[in-house]
Amino acid sequence: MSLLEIRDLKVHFPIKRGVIVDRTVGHVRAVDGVSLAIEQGQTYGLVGESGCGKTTLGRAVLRLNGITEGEVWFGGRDLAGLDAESMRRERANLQMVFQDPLGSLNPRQNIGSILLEGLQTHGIGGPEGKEAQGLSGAELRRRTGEDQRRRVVDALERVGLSAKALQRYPHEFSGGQRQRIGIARALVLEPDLIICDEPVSALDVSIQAQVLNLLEELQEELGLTYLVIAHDLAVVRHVSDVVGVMYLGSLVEEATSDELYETPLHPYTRSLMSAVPVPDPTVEDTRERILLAGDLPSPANPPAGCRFHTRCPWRQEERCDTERPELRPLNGGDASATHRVACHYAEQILSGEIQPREELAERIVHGAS
Ligand SMILES: Nc1ncnc2c1ncn2[C@@H]1O[C@H](COP(=O)(O)OP(=O)(O)OP(=O)(O)O)[C@@H](O)[C@H]1O
Repeated sequence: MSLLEIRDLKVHFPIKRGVIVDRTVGHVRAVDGVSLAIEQGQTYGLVGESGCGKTTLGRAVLRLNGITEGEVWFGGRDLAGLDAESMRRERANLQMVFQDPLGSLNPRQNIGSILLEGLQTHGIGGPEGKEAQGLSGAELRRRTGEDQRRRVVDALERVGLSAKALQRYPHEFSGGQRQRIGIARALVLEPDLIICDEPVSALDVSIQAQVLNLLEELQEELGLTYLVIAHDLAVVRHVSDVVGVMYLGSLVEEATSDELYETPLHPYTRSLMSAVPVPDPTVEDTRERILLAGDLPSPANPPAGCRFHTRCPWRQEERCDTERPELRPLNGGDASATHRVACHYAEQILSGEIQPREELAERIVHGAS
């Protein structure tokens, strides 16, 4: 069963202009109709270049952004419909790990108080129910404090740190250790889902693998579910069961990690793949190179038809310029299909309707002109 299911999510930010009175003159369509599901205990990797709406989608799940339209089903409830107080309570189950560990940890708080904060806000820890009855206020506070400290030390140990970190401050740690503290801050609340927004992009390459391995170990031990947001396909491949590729506010392709890396179908996915450096410099790189024409269009004024048509080496005039392709499952729409793509041309090739034209194949190899 899916732990998280997003249905046709839209997040549009108003663009305001005006000297005395603000007028809304348009909208940035940061997320514009995304549907995806994440199974319990799995990792969903969301990739795409900067500005395609990945962070906005993650923040919308936590309701840190307003939701313009759509549903966010989590553990049987639509988060989009919750009032602020119910959402605040739900947030202990949905945590976020941020890209910049230093920027997201208050420099004036020691690690103990940073980790305790969430427990105190959510009133987690200490005796409950019958056990709490009959205890004096002072005893209840003492036992709660003890239990919360135990939870904090437990979370630190899980990420490879110890109680010695409690009295220290964020600047006393290395980047990798600070990201471990960011992960411990999420873990201490025992969430079901953690949204990791660019969890390693601020770290040295040598440290990145350690943090990614830690996330995987924690998933195995605790049965966590992750949404990992990253612009780097190598990072996403390393950790994800399913990968979704986002372009200008929409998903253009989704598949299991193996399927996507072995048979990328959307030209945008293929261009991202062709930009991933080959790890071994002594191995000749014979992959196709897809260089995209033009810049990423503005999400305030996205192109009509297929959002990608202005940069697409496979563009078929008329259809691609006017008709927006849906994200459709392969295998003739078999509901169990795990590979979905939103591309008229890829669909036609797959259905045998058209043969890839040589000239287009040529343009795929050498880049769109
Ligand atoms: N609060 C906001 N108000 C207006 N526009 C916003 C706001 N937040 C994000 N945007 C815009 O929405 C679009 C998507 O931004 P978002 O940060 O979600 O992309 P991203 O793929 O996560 O990129 P990055 O990797 O650079 O964070 C961008 O054009 C951005 O400028």
